Amino acid sequence: MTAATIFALSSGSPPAAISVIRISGPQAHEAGGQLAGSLPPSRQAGVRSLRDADGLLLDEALVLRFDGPATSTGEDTVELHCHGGRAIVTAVLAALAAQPGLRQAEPGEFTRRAFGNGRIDLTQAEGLADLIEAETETQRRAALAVAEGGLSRQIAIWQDRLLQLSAQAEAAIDYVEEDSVDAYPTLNRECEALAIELEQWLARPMAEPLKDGLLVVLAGPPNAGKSSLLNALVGYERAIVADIPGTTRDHIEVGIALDGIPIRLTDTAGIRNSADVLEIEGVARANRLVQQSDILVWLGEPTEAPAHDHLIRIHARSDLSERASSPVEFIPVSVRTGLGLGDLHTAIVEHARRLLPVEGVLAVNARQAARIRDAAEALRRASSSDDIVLQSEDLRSARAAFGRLTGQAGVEDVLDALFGRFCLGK
Ligand SMILES: Nc1nc2c(ncn2[C@@H]2O[C@H](COP(=O)(O)OP(=O)(O)OP(=O)(O)O)[C@@H](O)[C@H]2O)c(=O)[nH]1
Ligand SMILES: [K+]
Ligand SMILES: [Mg+2]
Repeated sequence: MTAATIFALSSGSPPAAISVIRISGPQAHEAGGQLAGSLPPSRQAGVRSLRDADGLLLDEALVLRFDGPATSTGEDTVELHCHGGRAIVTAVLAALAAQPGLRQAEPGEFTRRAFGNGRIDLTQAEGLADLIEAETETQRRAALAVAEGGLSRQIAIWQDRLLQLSAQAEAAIDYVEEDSVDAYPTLNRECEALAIELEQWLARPMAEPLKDGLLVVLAGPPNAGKSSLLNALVGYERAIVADIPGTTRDHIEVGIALDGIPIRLTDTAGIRNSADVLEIEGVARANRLVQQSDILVWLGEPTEAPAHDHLIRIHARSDLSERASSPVEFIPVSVRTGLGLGDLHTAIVEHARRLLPVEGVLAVNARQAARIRDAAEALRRASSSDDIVLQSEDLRSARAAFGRLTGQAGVEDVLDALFGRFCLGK
């Protein structure tokens, strides 16, 4: 494969203090040299005047050269750290485009080359995509752990164990005779042990709720103070508040971070029987959101709260009325006095922590989980079989599942979807 040499603005859109333009591919050094006159030694920076083909000065830039294959893409690369003006960036990109054999990179193409050249595996590429999209501190830490190869290393350990089991099975086939079925009595047990370990990983909270945010729904009867509470939690007047029951019709979702945890905080229509068509639809939506919610904050009668695994009952507008003691626990809250807002915050965070991956523990995403499940199922079959030929076939399937997990095999379909998530220049 002779790849085209690609280039793109890899930093944010100008104007900015500095703009970084990357060039990667077989002609990267030649192209960078044409622009800069000469390139500094590998992995060193040098100040150069960038000129177009007519010798016109474009910018004074800091130029870095990297020699493949030990680069981020696995190819020769050059980085141009220019002044971040719009016209400068446009002119430098145009001068690169004018060079034969060079073209603008597609979104994610640098990372795709890193994957194609074996610099990173598929899980690391997924981690990178998550890292770039990360908006909260917990998202950043979780994505970084995967991007820097945390999951890859764990998979390598599993692959190694699997390979040994496969080798045992293959060896047993060579010696198999009618009466020596139990030649490798430990094989079944070891297959089961690995299956159990994979199943334990699958039982842990997944990566998605951390990426997408937990759905926290405020629900209860009309005028309970749901919209006021949403506004208090997000810190501005997002929802309309009025002393008229039935004010909120459609639901309102606001993305916030509580202690670094991404939350989709959602206000809903007050739940009651109504003859109004619009209100009926609003209440139906509210009921659906109650069902879908990861955490339900209930503002109605504590004893009348819908059944929910992660339920927080509050007595809103607590400055107006005392609630008689209740057989179930609730938090008195008033947006007027601020009472209980801190306790509510704490309660939401406590529930969220139970729903999210444990800090510092690697979490797998749905795609990765599906492949790990394939491997675990194949290992389960192998563990309960006494036919060494079938066992070795199952172990081969498990290995294939791991191959798809890391992107070593059979993943063309997921590549386009994944690399399409990257921005231009990554
Ligand atoms: N005193 C006091 N009044 C509050 C408090 N919270 C809300 N209110 C008032 O209660 C009324 C209803 O508040 P909303 O936030 O609109 O209630 P809601 O549950 O969203 O109402 P619907 O959308 O109609 O279901 C408004 O007049 C608010 O100003 C509070 O903590 N203390
Ligand atoms: K209201
Ligand atoms: Mg409302």
